[in-house]
Amino acid sequence: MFILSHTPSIADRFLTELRDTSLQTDRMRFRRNIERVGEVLAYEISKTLTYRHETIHTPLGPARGTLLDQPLVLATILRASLPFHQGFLHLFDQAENAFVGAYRGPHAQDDTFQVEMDYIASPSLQDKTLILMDPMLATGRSLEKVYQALLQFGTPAQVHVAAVIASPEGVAHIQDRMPECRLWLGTVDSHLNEHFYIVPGLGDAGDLAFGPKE
Ligand SMILES: O=P(O)(O)OC[C@H]1O[C@H](OP(=O)(O)OP(=O)(O)O)[C@H](O)[C@@H]1O
Ligand SMILES: O=c1cc[nH]c(=O)[nH]1
Ligand SMILES: [Mg+2]
Repeated sequence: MFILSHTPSIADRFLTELRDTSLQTDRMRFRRNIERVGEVLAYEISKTLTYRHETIHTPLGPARGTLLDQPLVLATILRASLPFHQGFLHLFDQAENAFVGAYRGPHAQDDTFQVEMDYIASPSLQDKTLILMDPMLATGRSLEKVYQALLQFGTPAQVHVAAVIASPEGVAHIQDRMPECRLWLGTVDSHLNEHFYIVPGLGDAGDLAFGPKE
């Protein structure tokens, strides 16, 4: 498991701004900071991928070029993950993409919730490297449900799961239910509250990025 905040860097400022209520009213800044954490995590993941060398030609002669040698699929969970996805696309600009519409439904009386899923579009995942992302890893149920649904498109060779803020409960859930996945996190917070929100977290990432939904 990789945790970005374990090494002090400028990315800590992005995380700080994301949490700060005095800055959260600026939706553009909120989305851009999610995107920036995506860019940094994409770079960290890129260090683990496979590259091939090819001779290319500069105006002054041949040079050794280095190219990504792994087919990538970036998979994202609507809505909150759209800016995170964009950050990954800035680095992995030739990747294929999958989108899944999923959201946490209303709380039942026993205070559980169902993850509703109503849209899925994906290329084949067979033997590819799947990077599944969602900025908030709270209970982990959304990511697990989406991952299980994506497997109908084939068995990936490698799976990376990325999140901006995770809870310890969410991390444990993914490690238990999706042990083949490697986790890439901005940071891990204290706990989940009674509504399954991450504390201190940042609030509702989808609403902060795009406004409230009915
Ligand atoms: O780990 P979990 O407990 O499943 O919670 C995390 C999910 O909750 C948020 O989405 P939400 O349901 O708020 O939808 P939204 O993106 O439309 O706001 C978030 O983006 C994750 O998808
Ligand atoms: O803390 C949380 C949990 C789920 N979804 C969010 O946007 N925030
Ligand atoms: Mg939301």
